Amino acid sequence: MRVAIAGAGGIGYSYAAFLANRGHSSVIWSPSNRRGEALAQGKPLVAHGALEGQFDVFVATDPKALLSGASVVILALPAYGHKQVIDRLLPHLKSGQSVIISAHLSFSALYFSRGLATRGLDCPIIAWNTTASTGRQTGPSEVSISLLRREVEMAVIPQSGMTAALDLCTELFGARFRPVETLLAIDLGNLNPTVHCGLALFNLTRMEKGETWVQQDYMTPAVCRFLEDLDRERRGIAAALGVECRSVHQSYAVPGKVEIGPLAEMMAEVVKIRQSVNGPKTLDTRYVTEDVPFGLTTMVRLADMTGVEVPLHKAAILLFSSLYGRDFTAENDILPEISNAFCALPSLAQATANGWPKL
Ligand SMILES: NC(=O)C1=CN([C@@H]2O[C@H](COP(=O)(O)OP(=O)(O)OC[C@H]3O[C@@H](n4cnc5c(N)ncnc54)[C@H](OP(=O)(O)O)[C@@H]3O)[C@@H](O)[C@H]2O)C=CC1
Ligand SMILES: CC(C)(CO)C(=O)C(=O)O
Repeated sequence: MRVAIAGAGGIGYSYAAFLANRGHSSVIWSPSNRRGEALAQGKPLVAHGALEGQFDVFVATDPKALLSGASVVILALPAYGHKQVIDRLLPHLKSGQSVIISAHLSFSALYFSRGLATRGLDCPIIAWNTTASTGRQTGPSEVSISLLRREVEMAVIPQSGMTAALDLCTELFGARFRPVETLLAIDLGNLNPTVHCGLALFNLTRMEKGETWVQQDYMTPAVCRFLEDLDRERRGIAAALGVECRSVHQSYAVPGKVEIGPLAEMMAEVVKIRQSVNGPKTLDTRYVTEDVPFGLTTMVRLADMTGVEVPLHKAAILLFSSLYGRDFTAENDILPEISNAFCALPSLAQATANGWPKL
């Protein structure tokens, strides 16, 4: 299958390798055209780590070329680029092409759905709570893949498209997908904002000074206690919305290897079986610039709608805004665009199930 990948970073490269390894052909697009040049010149993409090999990848220089002939387009870039990239893709999409957002955050699927409705297009939008693999771009034509995930949660709008969406994801990336009922569960089930909030907040000066640090080593007992408290708030929102969502503990559990227990004890086992990942070496990291405005801020929006108290989420946004000298709540450019869906819980439930109403 021909797969278009919007985003040429750690995940874009890692998916191009993953898909090629499974016999699909992928075409990648760097929105600024700053990346992918070596691949466009014919160099193979070299993958190391959980997947090893050299793979051919096509490179598109604009969204029209990216989407031409593709059955599916995957958004593989941080949420702060979603609005811009969705706006650039929309004019070139055709009904029947599927969209996958990985990882989904801040209801960008609803923003996409609003754009499709305006154009009168029917494209299923599949949202994943995380990524099928984890990776870092290590060179112009190199990617280091630390993990192929065992399980990824997925939802689709409209919900009626689940069987076809599950078949598509499985054909592309193998049997690793767990359907959940609604997009709400996907948004609440993205654990990056929770985990990265603790990691970035308590290692901020390491990042600021450009130190090299293995992030798993800094999931210390104190940081883990903070993460457990933050996670309790997230699950409180989910419970108020009647949405099932896994705890941070469940997300790190590995049958027979990492049993559910206090998070700090689990992390001590996780480091033994997972390839280590370095934490950010700069303040300019998506752990903050994506996860605070698009992750924590969205949680607070849902908490306010449901009347759930989330003091740690609110405090974290304030702390990061002060530390960075900018107002992170104002940086989310998706929620203001889809505010109609957030006027009441029934309209949010309706939009997340069926998509944006066509005019
Ligand atoms: N990497 C990982 O292991 C994991 C990643 N994720 C999530 O997956 C998503 C992708 O992550 P990853 O690939 O690592 O991120 P990267 O930072 O490596 O993504 C870089 C890509 O995003 C594009 N981009 C950045 N800013 C903008 C913008 N403002 N407008 C348009 N495009 C932009 C870049 O464009 P250009 O090419 O023009 O520079 C580049 O193509 C994120 O949401 C992340 O949180 C989740 C779990 C694990
Ligand atoms: C490294 C990892 C898997 C955990 O922080 C990640 O989620 C990311 O890079 O966003």
